[in-house]
Amino acid sequence: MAAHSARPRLTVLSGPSGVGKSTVVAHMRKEHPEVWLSVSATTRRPRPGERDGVHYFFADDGEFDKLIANGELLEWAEFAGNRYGTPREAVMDRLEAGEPVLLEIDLQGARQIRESMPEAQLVFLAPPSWEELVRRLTGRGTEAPEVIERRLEAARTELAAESEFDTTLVNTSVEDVANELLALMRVA
Ligand SMILES: Nc1ncnc2c1ncn2[C@@H]1O[C@H](COP(=O)(O)OP(=O)(O)OP(=O)(O)O)[C@@H](O)[C@H]1O
Ligand SMILES: Nc1nc2c(ncn2[C@@H]2O[C@H](COP(=O)(O)O)[C@@H](O)[C@H]2O)c(=O)[nH]1
Repeated sequence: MAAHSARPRLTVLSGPSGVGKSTVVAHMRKEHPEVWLSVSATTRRPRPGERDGVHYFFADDGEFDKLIANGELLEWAEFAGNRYGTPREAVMDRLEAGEPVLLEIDLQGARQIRESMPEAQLVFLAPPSWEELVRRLTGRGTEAPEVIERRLEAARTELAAESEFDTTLVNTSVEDVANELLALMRVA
């Protein structure tokens, strides 16, 4: 991790599906739009309201294969039946400009970033309880029951890997966690 006094250049936010990563990041960026969040590529179908190039770059399998083959992804992973990856160039451009960069990615991606960019700061977002995680994921209403099952199965693995991260934040209050994340990124 970066030295304590320096601003971490790259921050990775991970945690089980439904814990509230996107909610926390959206809250944080409302107050601090200068925080740059990488837009991932994915083979997942858009949810209602999701826009290409804003929430994700939506790709079919062939397009995603090409991104991998051309080395255009900094990391990528298969998660609950879909592939997700971080476009390399945009992240590198921001880092070269000295701007803080935030990635919101799964455990497999966080592990790849740990390998390739050991100076990155890895933050784990944890739920207040397993029951609350299930409630949030189910209550979001965006996934079919079998997809929720796959995501909860992945969540058990992700929760067991918490100790691999530099810091854990428990998402009880969105506002508190957003402020804690800003402080970790040394933006606020
Ligand atoms: N602190 C909180 N208290 C109560 N509900 C919350 C809190 N944070 C997020 N939620 C709710 O939990 C649900 C899941 O949140 P969100 O979509 O942000 O999770 P996520 O971690 O980004 O999920 P995924 O990894 O699947 O994209 C949403 O309905 C959101 O409104
Ligand atoms: N390894 C990566 N994981 C990513 C990336 N972008 C998002 N994600 C993670 O996927 C799951 C599911 O996301 P959802 O939008 O379908 O709910 C979640 O944990 C995301 O953080 C990425 O580029 N690489």
